[in-house]
Amino acid sequence: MDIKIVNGKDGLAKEAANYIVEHLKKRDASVLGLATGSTPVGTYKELIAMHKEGKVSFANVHTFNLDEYVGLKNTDTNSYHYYMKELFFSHIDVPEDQFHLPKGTAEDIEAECHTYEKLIRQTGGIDLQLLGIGTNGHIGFNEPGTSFQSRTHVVTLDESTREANARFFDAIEDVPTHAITMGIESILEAKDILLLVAGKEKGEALSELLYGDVREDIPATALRKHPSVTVIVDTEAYQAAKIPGEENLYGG
Ligand SMILES: O=P(O)(O)OC[C@H]1O[C@](O)(CO)[C@@H](O)[C@@H]1O
Repeated sequence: MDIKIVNGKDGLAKEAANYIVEHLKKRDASVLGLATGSTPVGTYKELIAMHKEGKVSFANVHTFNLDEYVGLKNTDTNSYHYYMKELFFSHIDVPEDQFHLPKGTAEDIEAECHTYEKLIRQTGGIDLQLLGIGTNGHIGFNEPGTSFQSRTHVVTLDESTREANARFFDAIEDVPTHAITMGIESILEAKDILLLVAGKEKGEALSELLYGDVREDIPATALRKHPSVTVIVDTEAYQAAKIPGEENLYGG
């Protein structure tokens, strides 16, 4: 696992965007796995700026997002479809039929999970997967206890996740109880993984990822089984991550 420590949100956004652009430069076409949440927002902004400066094109890129809430229409401002269009896709040159998210309003949600997996395989599999991490160590919406063998599936969201995401909704009751997410095994099939970690509230999850036992209770620890993971972490998160059994060097 390659760890890069950066200063602040801007440092993280620049480092991550450069990493993604370098990756895209090496190929004629690429399949990106994308994430939502607040952490990658700056990275998308930076990629848009680089695109506008002519430094990167997404015309030959296919994208697959990790997850989507069940029950929210694509036009709902809290859906991840809306997030991705508003914050990224509508500002770049990726063709409409080349970006994909699971359909949270599909009539048959189980069938949708299979279809999504199939589409990823047919497109050649994910080359680079961008990830964030939940305070409880979730990746995608794979909550603690999710099997490391899981494929794209429907999950019941943890109360802690609903509370963490309530900031985007009018009230916690509006936060959906379920989501579709790529599974841990689906995520680990990506050739390369880029994980972004920002803020002191992620310190504990980061500590588990770096030093804890690999276990299903902390989904992100599955990443230690992958041969090519890069973690870009801001100093706040890094300083908040305790080494188990040792005093925190930074006094947190
Ligand atoms: O970047 P944030 O907003 O802290 O979210 C962390 C993680 O939580 C999720 O938004 C799901 O709750 C993931 O998609 C994301 O990686």
